Amino acid sequence: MATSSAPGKVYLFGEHAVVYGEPAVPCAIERRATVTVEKRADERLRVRAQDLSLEGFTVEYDGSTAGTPEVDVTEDLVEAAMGYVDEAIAQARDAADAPNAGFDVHVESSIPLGAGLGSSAAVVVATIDAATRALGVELDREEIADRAYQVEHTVQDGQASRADTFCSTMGGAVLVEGDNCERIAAPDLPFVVGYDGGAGDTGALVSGVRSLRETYPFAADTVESIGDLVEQGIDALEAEDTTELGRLMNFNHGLLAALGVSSRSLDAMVWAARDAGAAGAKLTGAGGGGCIVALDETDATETALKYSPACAEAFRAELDTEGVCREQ
Ligand SMILES: Nc1ncnc2c1ncn2[C@@H]1O[C@H](COP(=O)(O)OP(=O)(O)OP(=O)(O)O)[C@@H](O)[C@H]1O
Ligand SMILES: C[C@@](O)(CCO)CC(=O)[O-]
Ligand SMILES: [Mg+2]
Repeated sequence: MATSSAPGKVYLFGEHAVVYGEPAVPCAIERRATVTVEKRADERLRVRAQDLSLEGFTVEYDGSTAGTPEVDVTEDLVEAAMGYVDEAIAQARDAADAPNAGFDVHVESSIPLGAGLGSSAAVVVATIDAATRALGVELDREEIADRAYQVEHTVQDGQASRADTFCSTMGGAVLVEGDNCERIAAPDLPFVVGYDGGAGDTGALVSGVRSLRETYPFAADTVESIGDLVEQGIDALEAEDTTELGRLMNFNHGLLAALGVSSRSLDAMVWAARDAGAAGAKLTGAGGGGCIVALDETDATETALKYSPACAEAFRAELDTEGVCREQ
């Protein structure tokens, strides 16, 4: 049996534009998915995922009947929910050269789903690490990150960057530009997250930006402008200049809104944070609904968000510096 955990993330800068090769800076946060994997004597895969919004369920099936899990919700829902775990297990079987290995998988997570905090990447990274170790193989972090990216790329129909999976594997602040990913030095930033209780459809939002970019020159320019702003953000990060970082986050949110990926509740939370004195605030991740991230050393933003009707949950998020962890 092996247990691994991996963190979620916020984007300080650069989501969406990163899909077109512009630089982005995701930062791992101390909210984790923890996955326990036990090898089975047979070839079946049994997944217990208690924190899914489908009220938690258990699926059990073998590879040959993957389309017919034994559950009482519709197949579509299960497939959508289980795609990441399924593909992560396929990567682990491949890495350990054990194509028929069966597993009991138990997923626990404190990262809200589909909300821009990288829950899918955290689950995938932790599952690959735990499942390979359950088969007696220890992968290095580069391989975990690469295999986790392959999973997101497959499940999201080719629409994924390496950002979430690399960041979840390595921890810390990360600079992603195309296929190049590296950890960068960052001060301990005072992140505050506001969550509207909803979710966005990452695939649909990425497709929306893609078609906007192909149809309207302003949208292509906006994507490039996000890239320029990220370059300035990297300088501000090096200078540990929180005021400038906040200003650039505000610009980044405006540009994301121009690309159509904000929402009424995301905008309302961003303004609640700014009004409370945050250095800056922006949506994080794919948008459409889910989370914003703000910078504030004081408690004012968290308190203001908690009183904002648009916000279901607000919390302080510490920068995670560990990345994937072997718990057992
Ligand atoms: N606790 C969990 N148990 C099992 N699967 C999970 C869990 N958390 C997330 N997932 C998988 O990840 C999917 C959500 O991933 P999605 O990429 O849409 O959002 P996200 O990763 O939370 O946000 P973003 O990619 O915008 O940062 C879920 O539908 C499910 O398949
Ligand atoms: C919208 C996007 O840039 C971030 C989602 O967390 C998509 C991706 O990078 O895969
Ligand atoms: Mg995701």
